[in-house]
Amino acid sequence: MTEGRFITFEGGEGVGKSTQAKMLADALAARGLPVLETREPGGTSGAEEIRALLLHSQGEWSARAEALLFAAARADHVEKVIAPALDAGKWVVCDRFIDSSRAYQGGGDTLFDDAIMAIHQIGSWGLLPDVTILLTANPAEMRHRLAARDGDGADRIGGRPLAYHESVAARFRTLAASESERFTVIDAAGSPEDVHQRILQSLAPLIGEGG
Ligand SMILES: Nc1ncnc2c1ncn2[C@@H]1O[C@H](COP(=O)(O)OP(=O)(O)OP(=O)(O)O)[C@@H](O)[C@H]1O
Ligand SMILES: Cc1cn([C@H]2C[C@H](O)[C@@H](COP(=O)(O)O)O2)c(=O)[nH]c1=O
Repeated sequence: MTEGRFITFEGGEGVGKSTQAKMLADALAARGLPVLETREPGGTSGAEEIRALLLHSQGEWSARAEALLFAAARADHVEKVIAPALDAGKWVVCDRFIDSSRAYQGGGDTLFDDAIMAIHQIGSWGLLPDVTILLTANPAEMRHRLAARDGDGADRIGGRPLAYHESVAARFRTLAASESERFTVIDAAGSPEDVHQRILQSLAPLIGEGG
């Protein structure tokens, strides 16, 4: 059996995570690797139900309660989908994972990051990706992309003020700097193919293509 690999995409709204996750999954499959492409929140029927609640209901939760809901969705996803796929030797490509909880629900203070990681330990055995690709772009510029994609239909979290999304972007950068052995920071500017080539280049050692 081949050894499974876990690759996650992170970043703010509209930076191209879904586009790039699909392009990477296709590129890995084209190399004959067994690939599972999935997303968070979601990936199981139960987690998709929690996604609908979190993103499309009128509910209001404290940051901690919101973090627990995301963690519950993740626990189901990890136990039923991600861990079995890794055990079976698959390359799991996931659009968002634990670092989204740290960046979005995390208040930026160490204690709360510790709390999110403690919840993750209980819910998902503290599973961390082998590689996390952080796509970076200016949140204000991304609003134009999202307006073209979604019109006025932003979800409950995507529709938060620009200042919130700027602080999320800053938290992602802080996480990437402090865990640089796991994170690869990729500039999301340029065409989807340009960004894809940057990602493939950064993953060349993992894929076994030198680089
Ligand atoms: N490099 C790119 N240049 C221009 N447009 C892009 C690029 N990558 C993706 N897009 C377009 O921008 C929009 C957002 O892309 P995508 O859905 O992949 O982003 P995302 O980060 O997954 O978004 P979200 O945070 O909402 O999940 C889509 O309409 C997509 O077709
Ligand atoms: C996993 C996760 C996600 N979020 C937020 C980030 C986005 O606003 C939505 C997901 O929507 P997308 O179109 O699939 O990117 O949920 C979060 O706040 N915390 C998390 O852990």
